[in-house]
Amino acid sequence: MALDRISLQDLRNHVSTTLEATAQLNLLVGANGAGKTNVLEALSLLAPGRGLRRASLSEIARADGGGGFAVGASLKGADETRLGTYTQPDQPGRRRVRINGADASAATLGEWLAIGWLTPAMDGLFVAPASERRRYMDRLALALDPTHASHVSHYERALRERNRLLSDDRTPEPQWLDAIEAQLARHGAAVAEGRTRLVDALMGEIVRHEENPFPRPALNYLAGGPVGFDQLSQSLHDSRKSDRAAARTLVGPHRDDLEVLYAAKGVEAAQSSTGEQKALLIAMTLAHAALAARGRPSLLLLDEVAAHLDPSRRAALYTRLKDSGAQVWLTGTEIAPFSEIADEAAMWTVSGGAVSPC
Ligand SMILES: Nc1ncnc2c1ncn2[C@@H]1O[C@H](COP(=O)(O)OP(=O)(O)OP(=O)(O)O)[C@@H](O)[C@H]1O
Repeated sequence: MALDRISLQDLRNHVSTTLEATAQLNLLVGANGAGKTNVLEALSLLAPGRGLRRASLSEIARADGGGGFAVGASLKGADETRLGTYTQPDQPGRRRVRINGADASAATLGEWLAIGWLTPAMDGLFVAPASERRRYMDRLALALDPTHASHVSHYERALRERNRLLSDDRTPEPQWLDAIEAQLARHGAAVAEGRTRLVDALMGEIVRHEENPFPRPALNYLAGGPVGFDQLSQSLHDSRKSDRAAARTLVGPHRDDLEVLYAAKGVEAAQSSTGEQKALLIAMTLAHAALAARGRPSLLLLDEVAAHLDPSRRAALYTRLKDSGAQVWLTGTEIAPFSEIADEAAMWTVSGGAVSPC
């Protein structure tokens, strides 16, 4: 199953763009600022969440447009399913979703498609604050299990509420704290379990592949507190006094991290060279794409990845992409790095927010 008949309306610099006759490998080629990443961002909005730039909806709407934008695509398989997401000018901050013409929630999109991506903005993932890696884990976990996103948002809501009570001048009612901590423990345990399952599954996939040309990362889920429901519940209860002194919750999955090591060298990914870090990230992205494609139709969006690889790594990347089972979208500023796959890929040139097949 793959996406086809993709349309973008008033999205960033695209007024009205259509991409048809897609293939497993799809190439978007054009100069800097042409609108290639904008197409990937549009595709990323066919999953729950904020898309690959984490932009607000009003940023995504075309600056000189009417205030709303739309993305639609057909998911082709035995039957054709039409997926779409859009905003309307009178409510530019509200994302709407339609599936086969009927209103649906954004979370429902995750049941149809799993979407992964790698963009230059992720290059600093290993040296970034832990919050970035938590978000990264959650995005990947969501592609494997669509219910993960709802546990994350319920957990975050309950955490804000508990922190508000803890920082209040008045002593919080114990019953209120009991109720909020029950929510935190329930969703927190599910978040921790989802992240643990993700890391285990990624490692299972990573070790199936050779060390070369993409080095094997060793991933460790670092829990920010007790992980099971009972243990987390107890720990939250026991830490009320110290959390009140700190005016925030000090244990729980909002303190998790993902440790990434360059396994063969035994060093932290953060200590590796820029090129090594990119290669580790690619290895993680490919492992995730293979896992995601086993569950449901899967899309992999790779922004500016091929041009930075030497020819042998590029050839290995293309082989892995072809085997991944995902529909792949690659961007680049020139055709040359794609010459090996040009025959089998669908290709478009992008210029000034307009797209034409080539
Ligand atoms: N809301 C918006 N409305 C109109 N144009 C926008 C909007 N947001 C961004 N743009 C424009 O989109 C263009 C960038 O598009 P995009 O990031 O897709 O380029 P690209 O082809 O991926 O370039 P590069 O190769 O440099 O990464 C910029 O010219 C930017 O000004």
